[in-house]
Amino acid sequence: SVQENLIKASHLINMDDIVREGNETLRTVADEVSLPLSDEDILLGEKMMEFLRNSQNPVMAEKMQLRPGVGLAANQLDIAKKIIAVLIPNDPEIDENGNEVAPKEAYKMSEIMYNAKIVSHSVQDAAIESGEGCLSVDREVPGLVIRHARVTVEYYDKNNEKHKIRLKGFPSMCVQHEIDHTNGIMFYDHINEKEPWAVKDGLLIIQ
Ligand SMILES: O=CN(O)C[C@@H](CC1CCCC1)C(=O)N1NCCC[C@H]1C(=O)Nc1ccccn1
Ligand code: NI
Repeated sequence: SVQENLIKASHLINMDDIVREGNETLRTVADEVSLPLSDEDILLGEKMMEFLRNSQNPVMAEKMQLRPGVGLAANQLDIAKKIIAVLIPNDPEIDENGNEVAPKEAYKMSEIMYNAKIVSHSVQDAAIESGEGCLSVDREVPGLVIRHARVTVEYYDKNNEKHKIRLKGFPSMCVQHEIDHTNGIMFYDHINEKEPWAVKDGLLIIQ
């Protein structure tokens, strides 16, 4: 099966494993994974996180020709399961001489989430100032991707522990992008076709 091949110890997920627009799994509502998690679902989550790490490592990204990613959903691997991985780097700090130094914490968010769902959200909407892209979309789709500014998300981690977290800012946008994938929704479904860059009153713009 697709999953068996992806979780082989020797396999590193690469761009060839990521399905593109037109593949019906991108428009499929994925199944919840059964608990307690199977070994193969735990391994798949770990491989997805490994892909994100490699994609953010200049040496590995160049060697493997990876597009940098901060999130990945199993639907993008042609697997209709509610498994997502999120790896959001912290920005480097600037020292007194204006030099970039590594941040104390490398990542703002690093999580493999099983059966993630939004259980509540703000009335206020938000959008990333520059719009969004997607590793499964080989074209630019300009416009503000209108999302909830803040969300409360319930999910299970790889140890079968249940979590309920509140997110805002870029992490909120990222997790919504990934949960959307598990529900067959693409980022451009949230762009206003007539006025892609229209800023409605109250919209929070995220840099
Ligand atoms: O479903 C998951 N995907 O499709 C990968 C996407 C997920 C993000 C899109 C917007 C929110 C989540 C992804 O990571 N990208 N989209 C295409 C190429 C660039 C890359 C990206 O935004 N990188 C990035 C952003 C900020 C800081 C560092 N790197
Ligand atoms: Ni995507």
